Amino acid sequence: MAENGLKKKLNIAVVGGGLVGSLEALYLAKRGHNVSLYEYREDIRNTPQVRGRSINLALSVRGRTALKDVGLEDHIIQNHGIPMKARMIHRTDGSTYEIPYDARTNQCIYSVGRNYLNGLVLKETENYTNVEKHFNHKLIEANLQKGALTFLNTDTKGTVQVNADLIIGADGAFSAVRKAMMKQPLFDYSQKYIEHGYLELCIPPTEDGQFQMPANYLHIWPRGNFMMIALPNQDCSWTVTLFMPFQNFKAIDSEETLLDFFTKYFPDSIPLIGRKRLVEDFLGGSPSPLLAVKCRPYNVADKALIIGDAAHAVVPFYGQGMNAGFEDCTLLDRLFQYHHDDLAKILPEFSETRWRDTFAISDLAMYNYIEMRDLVTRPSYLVRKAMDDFLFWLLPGVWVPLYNSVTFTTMPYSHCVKNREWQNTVLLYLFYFIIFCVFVGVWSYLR
Ligand SMILES: Cc1cc2nc3c(=O)[nH]c(=O)nc-3n(C[C@H](O)[C@H](O)[C@H](O)COP(=O)(O)OP(=O)(O)OC[C@H]3O[C@@H](n4cnc5c(N)ncnc54)[C@H](O)[C@@H]3O)c2cc1C
Ligand SMILES: Cc1cnn(-c2ccc(OCc3ccccc3)c(C(=O)O)c2)c1-c1ccc(Cl)c(F)c1
Repeated sequence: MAENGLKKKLNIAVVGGGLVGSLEALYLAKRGHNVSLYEYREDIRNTPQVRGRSINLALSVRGRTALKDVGLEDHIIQNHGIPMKARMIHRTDGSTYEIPYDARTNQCIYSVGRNYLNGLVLKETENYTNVEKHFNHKLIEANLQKGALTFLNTDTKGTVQVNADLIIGADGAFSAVRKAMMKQPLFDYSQKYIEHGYLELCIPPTEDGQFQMPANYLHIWPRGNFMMIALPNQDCSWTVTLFMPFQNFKAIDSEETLLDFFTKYFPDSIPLIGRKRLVEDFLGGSPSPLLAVKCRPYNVADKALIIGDAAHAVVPFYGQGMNAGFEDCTLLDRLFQYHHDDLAKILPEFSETRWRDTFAISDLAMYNYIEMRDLVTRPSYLVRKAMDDFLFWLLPGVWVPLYNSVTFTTMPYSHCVKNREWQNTVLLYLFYFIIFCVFVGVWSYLR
C-alpha cells in the first residue's frame, strides 16, 4: 500500500506464457498491476501443437476454481471441455467396464485442449491495457535480488534488459528463474526422472466425424508396468498416451515387434488407431521423459516467486499438474487480497503454506505411478476400491476416497493424504474386527 493509502501499482514480470504463467498474468492484471509476460516460444495461437507436451489434459475442480476467478470457467465447461464421468477400463481381451467417479452426484473431470486453454487465457489478457505480452523472449540471466532480468529476443537475436518490482517464474519444469534461485542459501531442491517415458498416439474420428469410442470417459488400459490412457478431443479424436519404461520402447523397433506388442496388450486399440497410423506415429516418434521436481522455498524475499511446474513438476499419474499450478494462482491471489499487495508478507507466506501440499501431490502422483502397476491386478487393491466405494456410498460426507478428495474437492493435498491415512487405520481395525468375528463364529460353531 502506498504512503497515501492508495494501492501501489506494481511492475511485475511473469516469465513463461504457458498455462500457469498466462493465468497468473491475468490474475495480476485483474488486480490492476502492470504485468509484462515473457514467453520463449512464439504465440501459440499462431503455431501448431508443440510435440513433447500433452495435447489435452484433465481439468478438475482446482483448475476450474481458478478459471472461475478469472471468468473463464463457464466458457470452458460449456463450449470446450468434454466431461469424463467415469473411467472406462479396457481388458486385454478387448472387453471394457466402467467405474463411475461418483454416480450419486455425477461428478466428472473435463478433457481440455492444452493449446486451446492457453490461447483462451492469453486472449483474455488482451482485455487489460495493463498487460504486455512479449513472445520469442527467452530469459537468459536473472538477478533476483535486484529484480533485473535479461532476455534474448530470438527474433532479433538482441538482448532485452528488464527491471521489475516482482519476478514470477512460471517457466516450467526446467525453469530459468528457479535456476537463479538455486544460488540462494537454504534453497532445497531435488529432481527425479522416472524410468517411464510417454508417447502420444491418436485415435481419429470416424469417416462421418464421430467418436470411435464412448465419449464421456477417461479410457484406461492398465497393464501393470505400463498403461495407456485416452482423453477425448473436440474434433471427436482421442489423444492416446502410452506410459512405458524407455527400455520397452527401445525393444519395439520394427513394424513386426510393434504389432505383436499391441496385439498382445492393446488389441482393441489397433483398429481404432489404424495399423498404418500406429506404425507411422509410434516408430516415427520418440518417448518423452517424465520429471518430478521438488524445491522450497518458492520465493526470494519480496522480489521473486516461482509457481506451477517451475516450483513443483509432478509425474502425470494423477492428472493434477496443471490443476496444482492453477491452484497456486488462486492461493496467491487470496494472499494478495489478504495482505493488500504487501509482497514482504505475501511471498514468504505463500512459500511456507504451499510446499506441504505440493510435496503431497508430488508424492501421491509418484505413489499412483508405482501402485498402478499392481493396482488393477492385486486383489487387495480391488477389495480396497470396493470398500472405498461402499463406504463412500454409505457415508458420503465422511468417507471421501483419496482420488475423489484430490480430484473433486479443494481440500489441501496434504489433508487428502492425512484423510487417507485415517481411512487406512479405520479399515485396518475393521479388518481385524471382521477376522475376530469370524474367529468367534467358527469357535462357537466348533464348540
Ligand atoms: C504427459 C503429460 C500429461 C499430463 N496430463 C495432465 C492432466 O491431465 N492434468 C493436469 O492438470 N496436468 C497434466 N499434466 C501436467 C501439465 O502439463 C503441467 O503441470 C502444466 O503444463 C504446467 O504448466 P506451467 O505453465 O507451469 O509450465 P509449462 O506448461 O511447461 O509452461 C512453461 C512456459 O514457460 C516457457 N519457458 C520456459 N523456459 C523459459 C525461459 N527461459 N524464458 C521464457 N519462457 C520460458 C515455456 O516455453 C512454456 O511456454 C501432464 C503433463 C504431461 C507431461
Ligand atoms: C489424466 C488423468 C486424470 N485422472 N487420472 C487418473 C489417475 C489415477 C486414477 O486412479 C488410479 C488408477 C489408474 C489406473 C489404473 C488403476 C488405478 C484415475 C481413476 O481412477 O480414474 C484417474 C489420470 C491418469 C493419468 C495417467 C494414467 Cl496412466 C492414468 F491411468 C490416469
